[in-house]
Amino acid sequence: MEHSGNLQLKLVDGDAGYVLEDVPHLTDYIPDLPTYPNPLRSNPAYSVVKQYFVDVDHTVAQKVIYASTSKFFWFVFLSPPFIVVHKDDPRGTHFRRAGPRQKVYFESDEVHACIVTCGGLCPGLNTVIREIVCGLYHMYGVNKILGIDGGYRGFYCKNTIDLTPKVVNDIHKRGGTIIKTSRGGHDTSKIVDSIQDRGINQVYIIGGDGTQKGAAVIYEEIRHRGLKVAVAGIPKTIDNDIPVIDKSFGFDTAVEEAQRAIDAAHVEAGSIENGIGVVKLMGRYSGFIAMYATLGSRDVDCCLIPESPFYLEGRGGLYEYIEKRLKENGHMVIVIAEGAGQDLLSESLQSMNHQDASGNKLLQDVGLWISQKIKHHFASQHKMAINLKYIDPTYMIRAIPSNASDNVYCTLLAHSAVHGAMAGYTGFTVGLVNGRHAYIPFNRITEKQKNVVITDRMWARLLSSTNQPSFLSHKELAEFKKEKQHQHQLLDDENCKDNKSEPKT
Ligand SMILES: Nc1ncnc2c1ncn2[C@@H]1O[C@H](COP(=O)(O)OP(=O)(O)O)[C@@H](O)[C@H]1O
Ligand SMILES: O=P(O)(O)OC[C@H]1O[C@](O)(COP(=O)(O)O)[C@@H](O)[C@@H]1O
Ligand SMILES: [Mg+2]
Repeated sequence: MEHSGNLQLKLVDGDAGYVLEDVPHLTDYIPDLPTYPNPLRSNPAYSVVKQYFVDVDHTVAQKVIYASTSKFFWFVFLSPPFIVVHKDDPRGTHFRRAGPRQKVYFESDEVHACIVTCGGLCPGLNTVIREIVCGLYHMYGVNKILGIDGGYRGFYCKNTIDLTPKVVNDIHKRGGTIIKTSRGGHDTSKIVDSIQDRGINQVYIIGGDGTQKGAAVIYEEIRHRGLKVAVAGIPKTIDNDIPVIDKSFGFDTAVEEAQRAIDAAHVEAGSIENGIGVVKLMGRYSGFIAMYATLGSRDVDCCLIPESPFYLEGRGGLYEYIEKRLKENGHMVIVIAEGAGQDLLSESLQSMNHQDASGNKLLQDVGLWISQKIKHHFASQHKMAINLKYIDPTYMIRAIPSNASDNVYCTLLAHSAVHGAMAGYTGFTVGLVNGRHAYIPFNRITEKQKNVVITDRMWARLLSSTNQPSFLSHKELAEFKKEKQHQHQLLDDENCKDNKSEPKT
């Protein structure tokens, strides 16, 4: 086993291609820290669990290996624990397995934790907050937990909120975040000054790619100052565009809630002659919500996402398909992700290039734009009178509480973060990898973005369920596949592309 010298990347190489992309530990820069037995050892709820504590050498494989020999095939697919392997197993990239350790690096009454939420809303934020508080309190006896009010800037310009199990008791039933959120306002030194001045030694940071980039620089500054402070990230994105992890919390809830908008569009469209229902769903750069909501509904005739370019006019274009569908069926439903067709919009509208406080590009409203284009096309062509209704449920979807399965997922993420920080790990984010919870270095989840791959089976399923045109010629498809193969070789990552966004403050 060899450790890489790079501080950013803590790589451990094993035999035959095994690589552990490890996360930092407080002892990397503060040697000789005392350890304590994990209080869970004497917790009646957990003490009976066989193998409750995670072995220090357990890691989670990033990829399931597909093998062709039948013996190996059955071994892989019929024994799920295979995904959790020992460090001597020679199978590609691995992450440290999440969970409680026998030894912890904090005494219960020594811990002073804080929680912050940043970026846009997502169902499940309150559940994660609740479960960090309850996990710390009930599993580790911690009772000093602060909520940072209003995102990163709350560290240095707002009062804090005391969080106890009583305060957070029923917050999982509410949407939003009880400690509020914001965009922009990341000032690393002011944030770390505040952490130091308040005597905080565990920082739980819930947010998307921007937030996790912010968490990475906070960790670096804390390390630079030599502080015994664990920094743990919990990735949040309703768009499901964070790489490495199987799925982000709130995504299932969003897909489920999107059905209500699609149902309404279908009812409206189906109740009038040549009715068209257009629904805009979230997805700045990734069309996962639109794709899954379409597959879940079966009432959608066309799904447009950022990853799949489309065109309006001429043979094989959207207008032709709409006309065909209305003639066949009398009505239709179109789902469009907010980032779809932005190239067409900037061609026809003056490009605005505005940004939000975090530096994210503000997109123009593609739903409104496409609705107007369709209306105008059919009116000007005198082809047929259409009745189009446009629904934008974005904030209604984001603001709801998480559903039951997301609640369970949020709980496990929160508890993984708590176990990791108590065990002295820092500079990590938690996530489900191949169905197992793992600790992932920040850079792994911020450097790329997860996208729908339109040459994969899932998009093919969608095309076959809607029967919409692919909007691609055979030549373009072949080029897409070639490009995909090239990326695959370069990145060794199924459906990610480089995250080119610049640092934002
Ligand atoms: N590169 C970065 N470095 C430091 N902080 C960042 C960076 N990008 C974004 N942030 C901060 O993270 C927070 C949330 O970012 P934002 O992009 O709005 O949402 P999300 O985390 O959901 O992507 C903001 O306070 C923003 O200032
Ligand atoms: O109006 P707001 O609050 O800026 O949020 C809009 C954006 O938030 C999102 O829902 C999620 O964005 P983040 O993950 O960056 O917070 C996007 O899909 C959407 O474009
Ligand atoms: Mg973001």
